[in-house]
Amino acid sequence: MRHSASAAAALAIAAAAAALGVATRRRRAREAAAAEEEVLLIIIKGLCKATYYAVSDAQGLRFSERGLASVARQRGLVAATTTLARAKALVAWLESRHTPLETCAPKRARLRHALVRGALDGATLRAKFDAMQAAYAQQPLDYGQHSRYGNKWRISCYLVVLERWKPKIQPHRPMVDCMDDVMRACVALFEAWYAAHAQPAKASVMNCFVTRYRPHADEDQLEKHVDGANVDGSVILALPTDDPFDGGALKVWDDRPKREFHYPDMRPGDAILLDARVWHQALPITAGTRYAMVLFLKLHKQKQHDKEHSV
Ligand SMILES: O=C(O)CCC(=O)C(=O)O
Ligand SMILES: [Fe+2]
Repeated sequence: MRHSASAAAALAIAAAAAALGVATRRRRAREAAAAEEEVLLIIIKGLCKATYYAVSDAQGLRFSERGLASVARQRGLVAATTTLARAKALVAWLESRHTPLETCAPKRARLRHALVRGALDGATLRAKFDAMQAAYAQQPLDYGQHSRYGNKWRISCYLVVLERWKPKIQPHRPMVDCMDDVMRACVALFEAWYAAHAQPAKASVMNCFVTRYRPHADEDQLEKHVDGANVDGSVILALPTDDPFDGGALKVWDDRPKREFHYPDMRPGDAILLDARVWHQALPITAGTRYAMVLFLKLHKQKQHDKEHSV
């Protein structure tokens, strides 16, 4: 009797634990979906203001489910039935049509880059600025004279280094401590964009660094380049400065036929997302100091990633 009572109690505990496990998994899935929706809304805001107003709630911070459902219906995106699925379908639809003038005019080719305004909170980045500046150390690197950076690159400070550069660079611990959360937010942003723009994939960081441009020879710009044959995607995040700069626009070559896109007015928290091998350039600054965080990403397509991580 005592035995079966304790067995029943054990079963009840196991059932409660399992229910708790299911509840925790559900809560995590809901939180992950909410975080992804938040990023998708920011991307929609960058792609088309009119659509953003139609699909966001009164505060402009979340989707209005009714607004989103109605816009999705108008656009013929009827296969998607959840907020997240509708949001992804809408980003893909807008990307297939958007022009840099935000006119939402029909477009044939899908762009392979995106500017996401306010991707990260500018005020949070500004609050980190002093710590980031104190953490910054020049880590000179010889990439070889034929590389995009040449053999005189000495204006970056590294958070992640996978490539076997010589001399070997180690991540600079103070910069990692200060900016790791910003780097992770950039990864999440890229994954959300890529899922909407191409396919779901997990991204891992191959290299990540903060670059400080100053108006001197070899420190003021980065010439036209692609980020490397094995880089699947990149993020360039505009950071604050205490020394406002002139110049430093980002130029991207994209579309078919090729067009030049000019981004002269990036504010802290704005990000450019690049698909693999999209040509781009950081134009020279002529005064002040410009900081940017750059990530080179490896993508693990969802199926492959699930396989790798299943036990
Ligand atoms: O700093 C920038 O704006 C661009 C940087 C970049 O493209 C790179 O470091 O590969
Ligand atoms: Fe680059």
